Amino acid sequence: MSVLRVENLSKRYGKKQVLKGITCEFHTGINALLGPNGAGKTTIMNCISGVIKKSGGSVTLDGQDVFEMGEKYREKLSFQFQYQPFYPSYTAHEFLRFSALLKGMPEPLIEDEIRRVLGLVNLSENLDDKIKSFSGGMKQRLAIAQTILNSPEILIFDEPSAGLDPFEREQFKRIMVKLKETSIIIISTHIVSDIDTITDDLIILNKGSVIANDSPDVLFEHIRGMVWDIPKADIGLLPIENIYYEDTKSKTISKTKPTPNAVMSEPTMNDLYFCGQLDGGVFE
Ligand SMILES: Nc1ncnc2c1ncn2[C@@H]1O[C@H](COP(=O)(O)OP(=O)(O)OP(=O)(O)O)[C@@H](O)[C@H]1O
Repeated sequence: MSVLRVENLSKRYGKKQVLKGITCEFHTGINALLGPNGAGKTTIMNCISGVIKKSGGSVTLDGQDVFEMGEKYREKLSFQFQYQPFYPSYTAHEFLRFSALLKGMPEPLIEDEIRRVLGLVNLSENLDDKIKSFSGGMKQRLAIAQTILNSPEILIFDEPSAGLDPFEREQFKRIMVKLKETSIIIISTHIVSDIDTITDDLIILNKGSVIANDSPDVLFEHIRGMVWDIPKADIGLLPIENIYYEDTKSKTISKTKPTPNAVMSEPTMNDLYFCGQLDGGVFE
């Protein structure tokens, strides 16, 4: 099992401190970076992959500084950007062939690998179609195919489900589950349902800091006994900002029974996300 370790990572833009000493680990398996807009997810991934320069801290892969590893590290890593650029006049085949050559894949393996990844994202029939004819969801799936081409050891996805319909989201999850045995997969999202059933580890972020980093089961233990379903009759008894919604339920987090008819509830991934956005250190 490999470990990508981030220690005391900081990033500043002028006077603005965007990452405030991030320490966390990404293991072989699925690691979800979960946080609201602006929490710092993209910035962490950009720093890890060397797209932008960190202001401080270190990133190591199995104990080796990744920036000292240079080319060796870059060969192991593949990054799907939030807004993936394409050459619109290329076909899917031409685009993936170009990507495979850039990744340094041996020629005899390229054609089979292109067909394999296109099959995984259900684009086999579009092999020779120009990218400019693709829908947003098809482009997103092509970006996923490009990222997993040549089965890299470290796979980074920045909000990969944007533009995917519910069926394609499920398909994406199935692909991730297949790859997680051999790769460190990092997925950033603010949509809990993208990762709730598949993630091995969570890194919950808020305002440039890590609020929690552990397996969902360990984190559930931290908040067990604090999650409450609030019946309709009691909703008016709580400040509106303390309530969040899951399916048909209204919920709140509280160390004590918050309203007379509140019912204690089993923690879910949604509850973890909400706890990550509260002031007051629920996970400590
Ligand atoms: N080039 C930049 N210059 C100044 N501030 C920046 C720059 N890039 C990002 N930021 C700021 O850094 C913070 C974190 O942004 P980042 O994109 O990492 O968040 P995020 O969690 O990925 O958000 P989202 O879910 O919206 O993609 C935000 O406050 C953002 O405005």
